[in-house]
Amino acid sequence: MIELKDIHKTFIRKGQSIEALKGVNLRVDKGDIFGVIGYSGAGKSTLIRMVNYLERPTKGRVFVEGEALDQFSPAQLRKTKKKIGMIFQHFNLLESKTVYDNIAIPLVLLKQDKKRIRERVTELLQFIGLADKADSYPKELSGGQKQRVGIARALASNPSILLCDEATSALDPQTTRSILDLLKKINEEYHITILMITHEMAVIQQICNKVAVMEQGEIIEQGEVLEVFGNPQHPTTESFVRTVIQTSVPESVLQSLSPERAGRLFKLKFVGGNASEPIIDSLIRKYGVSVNILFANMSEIQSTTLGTMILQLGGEDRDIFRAVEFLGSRGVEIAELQEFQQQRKDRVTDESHEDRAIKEVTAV
Ligand SMILES: Nc1ncnc2c1ncn2[C@@H]1O[C@H](COP(=O)(O)OP(=O)(O)OP(=O)(O)O)[C@@H](O)[C@H]1O
Repeated sequence: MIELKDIHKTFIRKGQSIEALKGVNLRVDKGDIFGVIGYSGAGKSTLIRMVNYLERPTKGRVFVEGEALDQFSPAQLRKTKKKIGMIFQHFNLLESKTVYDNIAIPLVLLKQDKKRIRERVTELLQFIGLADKADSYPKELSGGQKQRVGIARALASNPSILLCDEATSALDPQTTRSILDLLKKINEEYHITILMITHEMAVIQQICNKVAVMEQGEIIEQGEVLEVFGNPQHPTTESFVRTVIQTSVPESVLQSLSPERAGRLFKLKFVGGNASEPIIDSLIRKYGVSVNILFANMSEIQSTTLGTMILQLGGEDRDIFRAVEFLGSRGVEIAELQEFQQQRKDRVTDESHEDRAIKEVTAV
């Protein structure tokens, strides 16, 4: 439905060229809520503006509903752009016009008759829950209400695609949540495909089914949200995931463990159904290992539970091995925490260096 093929974009500013996009490939399917995340300057805004040709690629092709935008005449391009609505971080409402008139703008530009405009705007005002604000001016509205008006304006001409450029970045967390709920409703009830850019992983977590991570003009990782959150490959993706799901042992817990008595540490990852099974109970009763839960976290992504747990298992190696096998057989991803083992070794090595130094000093 939206396809970007090998998109490059170079800006020239004061004789200097800036490569904002360096060969981006992206495919958004019909019905997706696709999130693009990246730090400031990664190229997200440039990328989203390619889809409605607010920016044109220096190289590469943009396809919307299977058709390449570069083949269109200006009239055909205008027609395709009508299928694409857009909302913005700072809402971009006309301050001198009422809420009603702001929402009506696209319909007036399409030269629709007044009766049709009234019906559509009334319907949209109800959909966004602002029927009583038709005659208000933007300055009389809260940020969340302004974004609702921006959304209604973007939907006025019945688009099949909605582009969201940091649509919740200027809003508080509670308002963000209500706007994201509204976007989800739009996706489900109007079957509108959504492409959104953000720098907040919580936004992706709340409503997206797919995600792409951008860095320095490139997409460094993309896939289903559950897959990317559960198994991030790139360090930048990992750092974004960590902003919403903590998966590492907190330093204070590590500090409190004595290297000699630490037992073996394992990181467990549960997805979906197995998150609610009494697995720990089985470990203790069936395999006779001691279990110390050092850390546990559960998150909900795409209505699926993603759980992470860090366990310290004690007992005979043979029993621990059987317990680990049992966890694997229940669909739990399990890995021994090598970095911790290394940390233990380093600490032990440091101590033996110290011991040796003490011996050497006392021998003098
Ligand atoms: N019109 C322009 N002229 C020159 N350089 C530009 C233009 N638009 C973007 N850039 C440059 O392209 C790079 C990518 O910018 P872009 O705005 O796409 O990133 P971003 O990920 O959206 O960042 P932010 O979240 O800060 O908006 C930056 O180096 C930026 O300075």
